[in-house]
Amino acid sequence: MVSIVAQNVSVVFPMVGSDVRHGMKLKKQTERRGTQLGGKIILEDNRPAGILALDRLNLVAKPGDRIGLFGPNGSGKSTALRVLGGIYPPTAGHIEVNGKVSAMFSLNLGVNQEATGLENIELKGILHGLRREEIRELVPEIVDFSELGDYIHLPVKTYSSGMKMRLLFSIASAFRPDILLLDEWVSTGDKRFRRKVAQRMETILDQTPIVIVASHDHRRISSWANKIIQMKRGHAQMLDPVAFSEWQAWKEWKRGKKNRKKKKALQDS
Ligand SMILES: Nc1ncnc2c1ncn2[C@@H]1O[C@H](COP(=O)(O)OP(=O)(O)OP(=O)(O)O)[C@@H](O)[C@H]1O
Repeated sequence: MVSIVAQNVSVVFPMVGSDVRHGMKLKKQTERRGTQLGGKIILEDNRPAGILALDRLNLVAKPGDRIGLFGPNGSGKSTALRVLGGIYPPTAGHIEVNGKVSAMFSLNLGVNQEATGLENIELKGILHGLRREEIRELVPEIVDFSELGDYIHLPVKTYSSGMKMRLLFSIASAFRPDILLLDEWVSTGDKRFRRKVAQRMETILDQTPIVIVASHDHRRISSWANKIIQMKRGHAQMLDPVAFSEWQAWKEWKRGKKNRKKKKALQDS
């Protein structure tokens, strides 16, 4: 059965060389401002030695799970996705993955700028663990979806950034994974292409057994996810989706109330 199980998974980014010098300044600022952003800074002999980006993540994902990772900047969402996708090794803990994983972010990874669009399709396919015949079968669909026409035969370095994203999205979305990891909802290209992307993403989100999305968009997370993980300073907490929606609605109402009060005070003055 398709699944991901993470047990006490932590990720520490060590600070070395000049990082440590800059880290000293950062620590002083952090203390002064009392900010709660980012993973905990690990100190050794009062010197910053690393950042605890992910702190003992426990997760069990099964088919049908739609998991939303939510939290402020630096809370560990991207790190969690990258460690689950095998991009970062865990510093501690254990991850067991059953199924083909597609991390639909860092799409530039593994792209050869000198190679043509077609050659990059093959390169990416190999990186995804597909056989050459499987890749060849997907080529027409990828080329057609990208609408790159004759540019598919030119080196990728000649593409505009939008053209490159068209190619990379067309490739990434053609490989049908068992487990899909997304860092924010994908949207790329010009207006017409964005509509195509949205339609394709809807199908993929429907058909993929396990999907994990990190996002700041609490409304979308509320309406889509059946499991919600709130990240805070590297620490993950499972939230009840109904309680999450109510909490977000209350926060919005409070923000609205504050704004209305400000507006009234301005009108009265
Ligand atoms: N390559 C890196 N080297 C050192 N520290 C890193 C690195 N990547 C992330 N961090 C640190 O790890 C912590 C978690 O970062 P991460 O990118 O996972 O957060 P995030 O929740 O995805 O943030 P955002 O919403 O801003 O994208 C932060 O404190 C960040 O400073």
